[in-house]
Amino acid sequence: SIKTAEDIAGMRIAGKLASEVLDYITPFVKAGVTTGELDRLCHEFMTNVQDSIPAPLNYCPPGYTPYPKAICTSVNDVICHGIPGDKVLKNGDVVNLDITIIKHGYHGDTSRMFYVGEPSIMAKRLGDITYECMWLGIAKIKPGAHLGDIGHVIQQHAEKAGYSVVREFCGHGIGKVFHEEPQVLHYGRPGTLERLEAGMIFTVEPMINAGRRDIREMGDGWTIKTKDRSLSAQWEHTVLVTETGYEVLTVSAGTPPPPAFVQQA
Ligand SMILES: CCc1ccsc1-c1ccc(O)c(O)c1
Ligand SMILES: [Mn+2]
Ligand SMILES: [Mn+2]
Ligand SMILES: [Mn+2]
Repeated sequence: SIKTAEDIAGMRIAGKLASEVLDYITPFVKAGVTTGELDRLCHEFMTNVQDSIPAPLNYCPPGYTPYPKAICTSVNDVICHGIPGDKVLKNGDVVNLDITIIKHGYHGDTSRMFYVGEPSIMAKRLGDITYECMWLGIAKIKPGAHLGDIGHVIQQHAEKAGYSVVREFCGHGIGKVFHEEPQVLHYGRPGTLERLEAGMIFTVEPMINAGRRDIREMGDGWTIKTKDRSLSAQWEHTVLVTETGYEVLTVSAGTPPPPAFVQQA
């Protein structure tokens, strides 16, 4: 849907709040903490400090069972939808924390990679290339561009690095609804699919595997892992299409800066 000025104002607030949850949780992501503790900390912050609502809690797309926690914690070979629990983070683990909050009916959806202690060179490189993939995709956003331009630039950057792009999950339109049109694929051909228009809001959230692109669903009905058990990384921003280009909405004091290649507007 093309957002009104009121929608955009609401989405700026929701995006900032979602980003501030990631700022808040950053110092807690250390060896010895459990993913369940990170979930509890984020949930309490949303409820008691932000007066926001965790969108994942009891979220239930058709065919799923209700998601039981407030955030997603995806460690190492988990691609996405990792459920917080008793898993104790240890030195060398890489973990994506994915936050979606609802404020005044609007959704803010963002995720970052966190490195517990010292990551391996391989893990850090995968995280960095994935961050570049997200930003290369974002940098393509302007009225008249095509969704295929976003997917193509992400896919070529990942595959040039020897990595693969997960196909089964994609970015999505977002607003008063968590997931709406359009689907934002992280692979594709330039000049194809829907043309972008000012007022569109969607996420760019590439999942990149160090090994092959194949996925495996775990028995808990949610967790997705790489079939070959290679590492997987993901970064996510919620982005508004503006008259002149784009505006990242999921920004706050602690948001990492874009890579150097992103022209500072
Ligand atoms: C728990 C959230 C959830 C459940 C089924 S898909 C999904 C999810 C998780 C992270 C996301 O960024 C997203 O857009 C959807
Ligand atoms: Mn992972
Ligand atoms: Mn997300
Ligand atoms: Mn999302």
